[in-house]
Amino acid sequence: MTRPHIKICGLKTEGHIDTVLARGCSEVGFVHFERSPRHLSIEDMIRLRAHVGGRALVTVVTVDADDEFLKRLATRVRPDVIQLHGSETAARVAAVQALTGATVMKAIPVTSMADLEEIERFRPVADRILLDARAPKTSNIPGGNGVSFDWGLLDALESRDFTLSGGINPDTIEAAVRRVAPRGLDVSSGVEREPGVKDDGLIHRLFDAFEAAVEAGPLPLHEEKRRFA
Ligand SMILES: O=C(O)c1ccccc1NCC(=O)[C@H](O)[C@H](O)COP(=O)(O)O
Repeated sequence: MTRPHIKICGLKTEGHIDTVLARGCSEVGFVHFERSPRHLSIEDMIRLRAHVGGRALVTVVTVDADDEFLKRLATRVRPDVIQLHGSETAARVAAVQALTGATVMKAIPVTSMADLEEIERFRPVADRILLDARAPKTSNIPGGNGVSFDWGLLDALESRDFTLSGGINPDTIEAAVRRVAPRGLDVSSGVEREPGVKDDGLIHRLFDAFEAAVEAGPLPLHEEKRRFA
């Protein structure tokens, strides 16, 4: 089993950035979406990006952003990765890549097998694919909702070349690592004490559970069925 890399998303403070990096996080995510409790301005992101200082990849999450904003983001914040978390088409993904020169990660909301067909649509144009739970109808933000989808659906995929997100927390990360075994894991509200407020204790619990799961290795099939059916 390859050790998945971890992205902690929705970080807003230097202190929490230092905590996750000290625990081996290799990608930090900043959210630019005004309705989100994790929203950061361009100025905030410039400051925090400087604080990261090359210790991890910096990803900025956007939702159906326009060209003018994306150009400003690329020149001023210079993120390594731009995450497209709206209803961007494959053509739009290619256009964002050409416009910004950044690595582009497309988020695909998953509820059913049919949604997994979207992977084939985006794979040729997106540098990375993130599979996330679809936002509940009661939520006004498309991500960071702390809900999972049925990870059993992913058994049908041949490739593990995706980042898994949605509802990963200190209690669910074992199944994410040992049952799904994706290339990357993305966590946001699972390490928050309230929406938009990260918690050092939860961050440590998450990484402790992650290390234990990696150490334990993949689950034998009979055990997998018994524990995570
Ligand atoms: O986190 C947000 O507030 C957010 C707002 C708008 C679009 C996307 C957003 N988050 C995207 C992420 O990459 C989250 O990490 C992902 O949805 C998982 O969230 P969670 O279930 O809370 O771990």
